[in-house]
Amino acid sequence: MEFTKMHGLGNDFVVVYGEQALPGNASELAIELCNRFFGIGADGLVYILPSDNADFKMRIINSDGSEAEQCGNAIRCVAKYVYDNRLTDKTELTIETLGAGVQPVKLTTEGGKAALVTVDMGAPILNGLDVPTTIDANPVIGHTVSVDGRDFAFTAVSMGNPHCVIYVDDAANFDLATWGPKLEKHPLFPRKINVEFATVNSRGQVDMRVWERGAGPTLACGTGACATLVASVLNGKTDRKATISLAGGDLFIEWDETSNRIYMTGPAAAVYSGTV
Ligand SMILES: N[C@@H](CCC[C@H](N)C(=O)O)C(=O)O
Repeated sequence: MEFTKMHGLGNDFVVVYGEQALPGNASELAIELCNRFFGIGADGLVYILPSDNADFKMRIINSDGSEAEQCGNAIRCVAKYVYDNRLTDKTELTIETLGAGVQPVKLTTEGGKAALVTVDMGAPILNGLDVPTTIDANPVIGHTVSVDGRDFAFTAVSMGNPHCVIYVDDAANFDLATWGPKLEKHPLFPRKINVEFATVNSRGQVDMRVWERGAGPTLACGTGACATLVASVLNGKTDRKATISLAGGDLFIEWDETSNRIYMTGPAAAVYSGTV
């Protein structure tokens, strides 16, 4: 099986192209290949597949074998893969996702290769039951989730996949390993949840660290950065355009007031290709 190791700000993937459909053992393959000690090592396994209604289709399996509806960093990697490997010559293309529909993507290029990628991530879903949470409110802002005697106020946002954004004093040094897994699996979140811990430094910049559903702590999360911007606007903390600074680098997120759509801009990188 041929693969390319790619990443978006250190959120890394084993990317596979050339299959016609997701293989039946994709979940087992993801667990095996994403293992950092006995496999290639990655946060997820990504398939680039043919699509009936877009230029390409993406499927992403987390390192624990669960499938995610969408992945912001992976979709930028997919765009770079198809452009750099001459599978398309379009710098504006569409990519179908499992849970966030068909997403338009624009590339800037340098030396014939994709550099920055902007993805139209669509409109955020704010209805609590649709995120999903068990809370019947729209939007879910400042609700409390209690774990091990500690209360966290959170804002719930779906970008196709579910997120809960929590404001803390120092996101960069927050104890992700203790609180992340407990929040991810809390009964308030029926499909589990990606957890973002955020510190707002100005109306245009937010530090964020993430505990991802199905993958644990990752260096970056594109959908999580979008959810953080949306939560920060809803909570009156930032403008509609802000830099979200992650452990692996910065993403630039804009929530367009007229269209209600979120635009995410950031890099994607190919590290090496191999056969396993
Ligand atoms: N890293 C991703 C999100 C990947 C999926 C996530 N773990 C989930 O299960 O929803 C991103 O960049 O958006």
